[in-house]
Amino acid sequence: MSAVISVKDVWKEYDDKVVLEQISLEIAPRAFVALVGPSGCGKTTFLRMLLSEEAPTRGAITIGGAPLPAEPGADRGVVFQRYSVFPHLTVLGNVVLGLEFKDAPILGRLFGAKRRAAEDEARELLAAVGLGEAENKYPAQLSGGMQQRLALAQALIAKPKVLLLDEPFGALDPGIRAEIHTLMRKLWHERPLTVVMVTHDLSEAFSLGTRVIAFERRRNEPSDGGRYGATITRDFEVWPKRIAGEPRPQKKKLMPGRDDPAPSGSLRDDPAIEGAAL
Ligand SMILES: Nc1ncnc2c1ncn2[C@@H]1O[C@H](COP(=O)(O)OP(=O)(O)OP(=O)(O)O)[C@@H](O)[C@H]1O
Repeated sequence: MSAVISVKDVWKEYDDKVVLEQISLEIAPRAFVALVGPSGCGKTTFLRMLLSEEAPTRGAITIGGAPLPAEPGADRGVVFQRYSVFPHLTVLGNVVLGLEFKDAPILGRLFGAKRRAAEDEARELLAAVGLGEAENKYPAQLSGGMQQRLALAQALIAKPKVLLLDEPFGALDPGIRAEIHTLMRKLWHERPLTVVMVTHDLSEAFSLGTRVIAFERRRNEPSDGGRYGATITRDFEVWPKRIAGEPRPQKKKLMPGRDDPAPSGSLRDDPAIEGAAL
């Protein structure tokens, strides 16, 4: 199956500072890619390139075989750790807005029957994310977990092919985070979505991701003066699980010779992938 997202030898530099170098990556349809790495290694920058908020300095990114559009669009939804939703709009208004951006990009408003249809669709999605009772509330009246449920609904209403998540659950308490993980898994199972999620949490990465990718700098000395960017140093297939009796696939070691600590954290709690090859 051809990749949804194809990244070919991408570099990103700001002035003379190299942030990312030689990033090549093929992401299969329906993959849930978790992107991990030390703070400042360029994870968000990479996500912003997938969103078309930043352009690569060198290299090419294609989506569905075509060059990435120059502007963010309805084909790619995004949720950030905070501030993904509009505080002055109700819960329902925030989700309808996702459709308005898609269907009325110039006016940014839908009217009459189209608006009513958009509201019905938004209500259905709000029910699916557990916010069926909250449509008239404003974001400030919601807990952090509810706000992120709303942000997911807002991102998903336009039926994006690709969902980009930048530490979407990083600010939530552990209990709330576990609940929203369950929701995230459900949303991803039910929709034809390819997900790329940046996270600091390895256990979250291996619990949700079908594939976990690590970015790291090859060299990171102050004296290097920003001449080395981060690149992909680990690429773990978490799922589909290995079929009993088949040889364990080799881990892709992109930087042989380095220390290679096993990742901590549990695998997805889906029994179907118990025993996934790490
Ligand atoms: N617009 C910009 N101009 C100059 N430098 C930038 C710009 N955006 C990001 N950077 C630099 O790129 C580097 C990578 O930043 P980025 O936010 O992508 O890292 P990150 O891995 O997401 O970090 P964190 O995990 O802390 O969120 C940082 O050194 C940052 O200062």
